[in-house]
Amino acid sequence: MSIDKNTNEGKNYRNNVVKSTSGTSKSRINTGFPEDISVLSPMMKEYVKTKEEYSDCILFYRLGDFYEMFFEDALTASRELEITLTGKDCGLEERAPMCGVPFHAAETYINRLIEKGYKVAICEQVEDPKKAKGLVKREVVRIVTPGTTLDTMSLDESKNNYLMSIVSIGEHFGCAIADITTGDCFLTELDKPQKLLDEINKFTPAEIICNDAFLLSGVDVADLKGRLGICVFALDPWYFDDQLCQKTLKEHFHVGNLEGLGIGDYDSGIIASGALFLYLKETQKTALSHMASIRPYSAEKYMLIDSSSRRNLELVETMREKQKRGSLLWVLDKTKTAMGARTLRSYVEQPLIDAEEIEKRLGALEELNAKPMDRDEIREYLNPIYDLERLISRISYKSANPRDLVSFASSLEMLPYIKQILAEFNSPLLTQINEDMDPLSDITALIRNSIADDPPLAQKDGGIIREGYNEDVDKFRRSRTDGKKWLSELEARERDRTGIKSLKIKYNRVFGYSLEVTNTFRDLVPEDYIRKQTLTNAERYITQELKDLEDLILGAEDKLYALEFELFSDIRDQVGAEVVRIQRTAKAVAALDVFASLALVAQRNNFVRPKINETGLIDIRNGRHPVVEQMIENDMFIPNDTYLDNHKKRISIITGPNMAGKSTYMRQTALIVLMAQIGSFVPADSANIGVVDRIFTRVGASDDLASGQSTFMVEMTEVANILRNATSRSLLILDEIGRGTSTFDGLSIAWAVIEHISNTKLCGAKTLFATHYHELTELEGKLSGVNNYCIAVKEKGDDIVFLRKIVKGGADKSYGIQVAKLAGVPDSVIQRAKELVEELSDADITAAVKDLTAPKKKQKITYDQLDMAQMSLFDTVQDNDIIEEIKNLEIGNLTPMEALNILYNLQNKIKNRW
Ligand SMILES: Nc1ncnc2c1ncn2[C@@H]1O[C@H](COP(=O)(O)OP(=O)(O)OP(=O)(O)O)[C@@H](O)[C@H]1O
Repeated sequence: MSIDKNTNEGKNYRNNVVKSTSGTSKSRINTGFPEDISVLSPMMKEYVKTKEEYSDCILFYRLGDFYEMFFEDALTASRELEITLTGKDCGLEERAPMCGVPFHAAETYINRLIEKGYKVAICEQVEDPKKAKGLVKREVVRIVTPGTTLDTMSLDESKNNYLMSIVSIGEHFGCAIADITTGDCFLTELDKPQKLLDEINKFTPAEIICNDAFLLSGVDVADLKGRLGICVFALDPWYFDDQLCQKTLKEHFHVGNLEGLGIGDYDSGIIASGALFLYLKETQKTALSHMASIRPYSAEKYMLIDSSSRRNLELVETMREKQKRGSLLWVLDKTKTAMGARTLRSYVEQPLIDAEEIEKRLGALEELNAKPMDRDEIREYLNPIYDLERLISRISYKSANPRDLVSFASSLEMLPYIKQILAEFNSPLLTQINEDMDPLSDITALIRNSIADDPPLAQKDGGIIREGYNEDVDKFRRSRTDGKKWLSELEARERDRTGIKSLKIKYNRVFGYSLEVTNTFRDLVPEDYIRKQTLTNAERYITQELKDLEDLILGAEDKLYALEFELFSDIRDQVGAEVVRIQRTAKAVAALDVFASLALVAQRNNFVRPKINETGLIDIRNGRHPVVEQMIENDMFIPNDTYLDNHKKRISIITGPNMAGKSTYMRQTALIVLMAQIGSFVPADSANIGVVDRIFTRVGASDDLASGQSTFMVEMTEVANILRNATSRSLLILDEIGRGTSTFDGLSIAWAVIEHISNTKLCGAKTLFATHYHELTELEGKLSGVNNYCIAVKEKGDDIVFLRKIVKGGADKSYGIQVAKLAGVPDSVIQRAKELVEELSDADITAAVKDLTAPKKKQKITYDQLDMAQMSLFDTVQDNDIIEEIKNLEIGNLTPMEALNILYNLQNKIKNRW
């Protein structure tokens, strides 16, 4: 299903709620309904009415042990799910198309449909109070969409399943994000499409609901679907009505005003949140009591990592295989609980920028590693703890079964032990965790006293309630067991009376209890036996006495099961009422799990606690790549130093042959900085890390053929984004900028980029720049802050040996042909390449380099052109501050490259103001 179709259907979503339903006959045609529904059977009439109300959903219509789909839905479902299509006689001459899925397997089928972008409305049988007892009607009990699925089988427990609501108002975006499986909910506001995109990339929601304006805001919606698999539904405008949104939030959170929730200042954020809750109420049809709080969230509190850098650094999954193994998270995640895994993932995706907060996390790790026995004991107690967050959500949804409650209690029973150990810890975060961790002993006691130790899975099968909890339950149970005794007494008596040795009392769901007589003894059957059922080898009978006994026994059983279910529901509601305490405790457990995991990983891998500074110094001694070192056997990873500061060592130009380890080295630096800001120890002998506000990377070729962009276009788009957004507090990792085009253009672009970055007025970010353009080493000494490094190799005859060690100075050769030889390129080709390299003079390149650094007056034409560019910029601009900047630009005093850079930046600035 395409985005357009989704969004168009989304617009009509539940249009009957607010709009007039003038489209009734249209929707009949759309869904393949007959024009005249009066000819339909009563059940089909009921179906058609429901379908009209939920016209944008596939309707799963409960009939007995199946969910059935009809008409257009049946055609879609049979096509998408590859299930058999049959026909249903519904009072028409023609049969209506129909298909169905078994009730017990429905979750899987629903999930497959929503993965493809459909919404599914689940229509269940419910008792109709207006009709006679036992008669049912059907109603839609829930709508399932990608962001609202509760399917435990398909959801990744180590990842949040977010629903994101976006409202685009003028230049601004209001944004609310919720995970209904955990109750997590927060809101924010953003002022640029790029910032919004960064947040979408960070949280990768399963579903976005939005207003129409968002679709026109410049965000590439098709790309969100194609690249990130996000379903986007545009909702009717009424969802975003300011007053309605405020009212919805006040009602949901039971507050008189929104200031009380701490979100009063967020105008568009409130609208996005209001729309989100309206949507949830429409689809979930439950009180959502587990969504007990909403918090403001500020992207500025975290390190900004754009989407391509997230991919390049392989933070939570690898670039190619899209799997966790091989990512940073894979190294760091030794958590014991699902909550801990989700929290760690969010830490990795959102490194901190507040030095004090980072130190607090590092302090917690340090203390845990100072007491390794306690740390490991804590991890033992964490091990059996279930996903409390998702359990409490299921309790609120009333979908938790008796076994879930027992698991819940056994999880809570671990808490006092953990608290006891934590009481001995002093670091601020661990103390805080201990305070937040409520042992919840009252809830454990409630569950343990009421629910049996090993209750059945099905809630209506009895055996849920513990002996001694409720007098009536015990009484019904006794009469049931006594009843069994009465039955066997009756059986023995009848055997004696009739002389039928094989006589047995049997039970069957339809016919109840009966006396079974095999055909051999049929002649001995007495007159007072009434025949009930004929089997192949036997007959079944009933007597008045057996009938009376059956009424007594089955009556007790029915009453017992009903009472047990009632009591269980009540206990589940009592647990659900404690949602706030439980969620706070779950958060504390998750954080503790993360710290214990990070501490253990640090100890096992010889990581060290980094020093954190705010002066901008990055000084890493013997740093290692956290992931590559795991992949290389026998501790063969060669460590390297990194030194960057805000003064003379801002930009490192790194040369060296292919395969030498340039990319590994640069990524390792970025990852060490990032790990430190997560609050993790780092793979190095020592590290002093100046907090960075953003990490940008441009690494390797990441073709984006799907979006129709060439490799070079993707590269330049990323470079443009980096240059526009990097600050003097950022860290840039630039790998072979310009290699995707001709040598001249590539070298010139790389050169200009370094000039731009080294200019502290324009950028000034700390940068690692790997390149095969040896000409760039000319820049050392000419541009402030630029230093050359290379990765050492040793020549051994015709071959090279990689030393993997970074040393001061530039490499003089590229050794491309030697690396090609190593890779197994045929000897004849290697030989020919050697000849060619000798023949090809690199004079052109050298001349070009000379041109770029040549005295300015020799380039008169260029200066004329630059003057014209300055004038034309001046003519287009309206902002006074930019006018001043253009006026003050003394082009004659700059190199052409510098002048071009400044004009380019001014042009961008003007564009951004538009
Ligand atoms: N410090 C190191 N110690 C041990 N092995 C290393 C080290 N650095 C890199 N390697 C190994 O060398 C391989 C090549 O490294 P890398 O991709 O970083 O080289 P490169 O110089 O960027 O190459 P190219 O210029 O072709 O992109 C890595 O896959 C890794 O296995």
